[in-house]
Amino acid sequence: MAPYFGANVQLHADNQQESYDIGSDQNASQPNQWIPEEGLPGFREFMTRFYWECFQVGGDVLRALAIGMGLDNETYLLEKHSGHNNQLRLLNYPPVPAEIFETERAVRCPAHTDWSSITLLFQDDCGGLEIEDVTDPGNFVPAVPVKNAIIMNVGDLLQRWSNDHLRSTSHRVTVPPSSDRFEGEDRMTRRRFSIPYFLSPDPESVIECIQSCTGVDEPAKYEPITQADYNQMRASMQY
Ligand SMILES: O=C(O)CCC(=O)C(=O)O
Ligand SMILES: [Fe+2]
Repeated sequence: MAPYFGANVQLHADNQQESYDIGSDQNASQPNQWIPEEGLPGFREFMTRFYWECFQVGGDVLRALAIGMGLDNETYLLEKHSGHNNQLRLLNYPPVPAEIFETERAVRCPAHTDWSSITLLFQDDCGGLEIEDVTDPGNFVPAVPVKNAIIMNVGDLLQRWSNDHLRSTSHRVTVPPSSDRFEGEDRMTRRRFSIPYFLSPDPESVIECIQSCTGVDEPAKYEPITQADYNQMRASMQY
Protein backbone atom coordinates (compact mmCIF):
# COMPACT_ATOMS: atom_id res chain seq x y z
CA MET A 1 0.00 0.00 0.00
CA ALA A 2 1.31 3.45 -0.86
CA PRO A 3 2.98 5.01 2.19
CA TYR A 4 1.06 8.27 2.04
CA PHE A 5 -2.27 6.65 2.79
CA GLY A 6 -3.42 7.91 6.16
CA ALA A 7 -5.72 6.90 8.97
CA ASN A 8 -8.81 6.69 6.80
CA VAL A 9 -7.47 3.74 4.81
CA GLN A 10 -8.23 0.33 6.17
CA LEU A 11 -7.14 -3.06 4.98
CA HIS A 12 -9.41 -5.82 6.24
CA ALA A 13 -7.63 -9.18 6.27
CA ASP A 14 -10.67 -11.48 6.49
CA ASN A 15 -12.85 -9.27 4.39
CA GLN A 16 -10.58 -9.01 1.36
CA GLN A 17 -11.20 -5.31 0.91
CA GLU A 18 -9.41 -1.99 1.15
CA SER A 19 -11.35 1.14 1.92
CA TYR A 20 -10.67 4.86 1.84
CA ASP A 21 -13.26 7.02 3.58
CA ILE A 22 -13.93 10.66 2.85
CA GLY A 23 -16.12 12.91 4.97
CA SER A 24 -16.92 16.61 5.02
CA ASP A 25 -13.87 18.80 5.65
CA GLN A 26 -16.08 20.64 8.14
CA ASN A 27 -16.56 17.54 10.25
CA ALA A 28 -13.96 18.03 12.97
CA SER A 29 -14.76 14.75 14.71
CA GLN A 30 -13.29 12.71 11.86
CA PRO A 31 -10.77 14.82 9.96
CA ASN A 32 -9.95 13.68 6.43
CA GLN A 33 -6.50 12.34 5.70
CA TRP A 34 -6.00 13.65 2.20
CA ILE A 35 -3.42 12.18 -0.13
CA PRO A 36 -0.82 14.92 -0.82
CA GLU A 37 -1.77 16.87 -3.94
CA GLU A 38 1.42 15.83 -5.76
CA GLY A 39 0.59 12.14 -5.12
CA LEU A 40 -2.70 12.32 -6.98
CA PRO A 41 -3.29 15.76 -8.51
CA GLY A 42 -6.93 16.83 -8.51
CA PHE A 43 -8.09 13.96 -6.28
CA ARG A 44 -9.13 16.11 -3.35
CA GLU A 45 -10.94 18.66 -5.47
CA PHE A 46 -12.75 15.98 -7.50
CA MET A 47 -13.77 13.94 -4.47
CA THR A 48 -14.98 16.98 -2.56
CA ARG A 49 -17.15 17.96 -5.50
CA PHE A 50 -18.42 14.39 -5.89
CA TYR A 51 -19.21 14.21 -2.15
CA TRP A 52 -21.51 17.25 -2.36
CA GLU A 53 -23.06 16.15 -5.68
CA CYS A 54 -23.98 12.84 -4.07
CA PHE A 55 -25.56 14.77 -1.20
CA GLN A 56 -27.69 16.71 -3.71
CA VAL A 57 -28.98 13.46 -5.20
CA GLY A 58 -29.49 11.88 -1.77
CA GLY A 59 -31.31 15.01 -0.59
CA ASP A 60 -33.76 14.73 -3.50
CA VAL A 61 -34.35 11.09 -2.55
CA LEU A 62 -35.00 12.09 1.08
CA ARG A 63 -37.57 14.67 -0.05
CA ALA A 64 -39.29 12.10 -2.30
CA LEU A 65 -39.33 9.60 0.56
CA ALA A 66 -40.94 12.15 2.90
CA ILE A 67 -43.73 12.73 0.39
CA GLY A 68 -44.15 8.98 -0.08
CA MET A 69 -44.36 8.49 3.67
CA GLY A 70 -47.25 10.92 3.89
CA LEU A 71 -45.41 13.77 5.62
CA ASP A 72 -46.80 17.28 5.07
CA ASN A 73 -43.33 18.73 5.31
CA GLU A 74 -41.32 17.28 2.43
CA THR A 75 -38.05 18.48 3.95
CA TYR A 76 -38.70 16.77 7.32
CA LEU A 77 -36.01 14.13 6.75
CA LEU A 78 -33.64 16.32 4.76
CA GLU A 79 -33.62 19.02 7.47
CA LYS A 80 -31.93 16.58 9.80
CA HIS A 81 -29.03 16.15 7.39
CA SER A 82 -26.63 19.08 7.01
CA GLY A 83 -24.47 16.81 4.83
CA HIS A 84 -21.49 17.08 7.15
CA ASN A 85 -22.04 13.64 8.68
CA ASN A 86 -22.04 11.69 5.41
CA GLN A 87 -19.33 9.32 4.25
CA LEU A 88 -17.98 8.61 0.79
CA ARG A 89 -16.19 5.27 0.76
CA LEU A 90 -13.91 4.10 -2.03
CA LEU A 91 -13.73 0.33 -1.94
CA ASN A 92 -11.18 -1.86 -3.67
CA TYR A 93 -11.64 -5.61 -3.60
CA PRO A 94 -8.34 -7.01 -4.92
CA PRO A 95 -8.19 -10.15 -7.08
CA VAL A 96 -8.06 -13.31 -4.94
CA PRO A 97 -8.45 -17.02 -5.78
CA ALA A 98 -12.18 -17.80 -6.13
CA GLU A 99 -11.56 -20.86 -4.01
CA ILE A 100 -11.19 -18.86 -0.79
CA PHE A 101 -14.75 -17.57 -1.18
CA GLU A 102 -16.11 -20.94 -2.31
CA THR A 103 -14.68 -22.63 0.77
CA GLU A 104 -15.97 -19.70 2.84
CA ARG A 105 -12.53 -18.86 4.22
CA ALA A 106 -13.15 -15.20 3.50
CA VAL A 107 -15.76 -12.89 2.05
CA ARG A 108 -15.44 -9.68 0.15
CA CYS A 109 -17.85 -7.99 2.53
CA PRO A 110 -19.84 -9.86 5.21
CA ALA A 111 -23.65 -9.54 5.48
CA HIS A 112 -24.67 -6.35 7.28
CA THR A 113 -27.16 -3.50 7.24
CA ASP A 114 -26.02 0.10 6.81
CA TRP A 115 -26.21 2.43 9.81
CA SER A 116 -27.17 5.35 7.57
CA SER A 117 -30.51 6.91 6.62
CA ILE A 118 -29.97 5.85 3.04
CA THR A 119 -26.94 4.72 1.06
CA LEU A 120 -26.25 5.43 -2.60
CA LEU A 121 -24.07 2.72 -4.07
CA PHE A 122 -22.07 2.80 -7.28
CA GLN A 123 -20.63 -0.53 -8.46
CA ASP A 124 -18.58 -1.61 -11.46
CA ASP A 125 -19.58 -4.56 -13.65
CA CYS A 126 -17.74 -7.28 -11.68
CA GLY A 127 -20.76 -8.48 -9.70
CA GLY A 128 -20.94 -10.24 -6.34
CA LEU A 129 -23.22 -7.86 -4.41
CA GLU A 130 -26.21 -9.72 -2.95
CA ILE A 131 -29.26 -8.51 -1.03
CA GLU A 132 -31.18 -10.65 1.46
CA ASP A 133 -34.80 -11.24 0.51
CA VAL A 134 -36.83 -9.79 3.41
CA THR A 135 -39.63 -12.25 2.69
CA ASP A 136 -37.25 -15.22 2.71
CA PRO A 137 -34.51 -14.74 5.32
CA GLY A 138 -31.22 -16.40 4.42
CA ASN A 139 -31.90 -16.16 0.69
CA PHE A 140 -29.48 -13.69 -0.89
CA VAL A 141 -30.38 -12.36 -4.33
CA PRO A 142 -27.73 -10.94 -6.70
CA ALA A 143 -27.90 -7.19 -7.31
CA VAL A 144 -26.76 -7.57 -10.91
CA PRO A 145 -24.75 -4.54 -12.05
CA VAL A 146 -26.68 -2.18 -14.32
CA LYS A 147 -24.52 0.29 -16.22
CA ASN A 148 -24.80 3.87 -14.95
CA ALA A 149 -27.35 2.88 -12.28
CA ILE A 150 -27.11 3.90 -8.65
CA ILE A 151 -28.36 1.39 -6.09
CA MET A 152 -30.16 2.87 -3.10
CA ASN A 153 -30.15 1.01 0.18
CA VAL A 154 -32.57 1.86 2.95
CA GLY A 155 -30.41 2.23 6.05
CA ASP A 156 -31.22 1.43 9.68
CA LEU A 157 -32.33 4.98 10.49
CA LEU A 158 -34.90 5.14 7.70
CA GLN A 159 -36.21 1.79 8.91
CA ARG A 160 -36.68 3.35 12.36
CA TRP A 161 -38.27 6.52 11.00
CA SER A 162 -40.69 4.45 8.91
CA ASN A 163 -41.51 2.05 11.77
CA ASP A 164 -40.31 -0.86 9.60
CA HIS A 165 -42.44 0.13 6.58
CA LEU A 166 -39.11 0.53 4.78
CA ARG A 167 -36.61 -2.17 5.61
CA SER A 168 -32.88 -1.87 6.03
CA THR A 169 -31.97 -4.94 4.02
CA SER A 170 -28.96 -7.05 4.80
CA HIS A 171 -26.44 -7.23 1.97
CA ARG A 172 -23.03 -8.75 1.33
CA VAL A 173 -20.38 -9.08 -1.34
CA THR A 174 -19.28 -12.54 -2.31
CA VAL A 175 -17.73 -14.38 -5.22
CA PRO A 176 -18.63 -12.90 -8.63
CA PRO A 177 -21.45 -15.03 -10.06
CA SER A 178 -20.27 -15.88 -13.56
CA SER A 179 -17.19 -17.87 -14.47
CA ASP A 180 -16.06 -15.28 -17.01
CA ARG A 181 -15.12 -13.25 -13.96
CA PHE A 182 -12.27 -15.67 -13.19
CA GLU A 183 -8.81 -15.57 -14.69
CA GLY A 184 -5.89 -18.03 -14.90
CA GLU A 185 -5.07 -21.31 -13.22
CA ASP A 186 -5.89 -20.07 -9.72
CA ARG A 187 -9.25 -18.79 -11.01
CA MET A 188 -8.45 -15.36 -9.70
CA THR A 189 -11.56 -13.26 -9.26
CA ARG A 190 -11.55 -9.94 -11.00
CA ARG A 191 -10.78 -6.83 -9.00
CA ARG A 192 -13.98 -5.08 -7.93
CA PHE A 193 -14.47 -1.39 -7.23
CA SER A 194 -17.51 0.10 -5.54
CA ILE A 195 -18.38 3.43 -3.96
CA PRO A 196 -21.00 3.57 -1.23
CA TYR A 197 -22.14 7.03 -0.12
CA PHE A 198 -23.76 6.94 3.30
CA LEU A 199 -26.18 9.75 4.16
CA SER A 200 -26.49 10.18 7.91
CA PRO A 201 -28.36 12.73 10.00
CA ASP A 202 -26.35 15.15 12.12
CA PRO A 203 -25.21 13.53 15.39
CA GLU A 204 -27.71 15.40 17.57
CA SER A 205 -30.69 14.77 15.23
CA VAL A 206 -33.43 12.68 16.80
CA ILE A 207 -34.78 9.73 14.83
CA GLU A 208 -38.35 9.08 15.90
CA CYS A 209 -41.06 6.90 14.28
CA ILE A 210 -43.10 9.06 11.92
CA GLN A 211 -46.76 9.32 12.89
CA SER A 212 -48.13 8.37 9.48
CA CYS A 213 -46.29 5.04 9.85
CA THR A 214 -47.93 4.25 13.19
CA GLY A 215 -51.54 3.60 14.19
CA VAL A 216 -53.71 2.02 16.87
CA ASP A 217 -52.83 -1.44 15.59
CA GLU A 218 -49.31 -0.44 14.86
CA PRO A 219 -47.55 1.26 17.76
CA ALA A 220 -44.09 2.77 17.31
CA LYS A 221 -41.55 -0.04 17.46
CA TYR A 222 -38.60 2.15 18.34
CA GLU A 223 -37.81 4.70 21.02
CA PRO A 224 -36.54 8.07 19.79
CA ILE A 225 -32.75 8.07 19.54
CA THR A 226 -30.10 10.51 18.33
CA GLN A 227 -27.84 9.53 15.46
CA ALA A 228 -24.84 9.75 17.79
CA ASP A 229 -26.43 7.35 20.30
CA TYR A 230 -27.54 4.97 17.57
CA ASN A 231 -24.03 4.91 16.14
CA GLN A 232 -22.56 4.25 19.55
CA MET A 233 -25.03 1.46 20.19
CA ARG A 234 -24.19 -0.24 16.89
CA ALA A 235 -20.47 0.21 17.41
CA SER A 236 -20.66 -1.36 20.88
CA MET A 237 -22.44 -4.38 19.37
CA GLN A 238 -19.73 -4.73 16.76
CA TYR A 239 -16.51 -4.46 18.72
O1 LIG B 1 -19.09 -3.06 -2.16
C1 LIG B 1 -20.31 -3.04 -2.15
O2 LIG B 1 -20.98 -3.12 -3.18
C2 LIG B 1 -21.07 -2.93 -0.85
C3 LIG B 1 -20.32 -2.27 0.25
C4 LIG B 1 -21.18 -2.07 1.46
O3 LIG B 1 -22.24 -2.61 1.57
C5 LIG B 1 -20.74 -1.18 2.55
O4 LIG B 1 -19.58 -0.72 2.54
O5 LIG B 1 -21.57 -0.90 3.45
FE1 LIG C 1 -23.40 -1.80 3.14
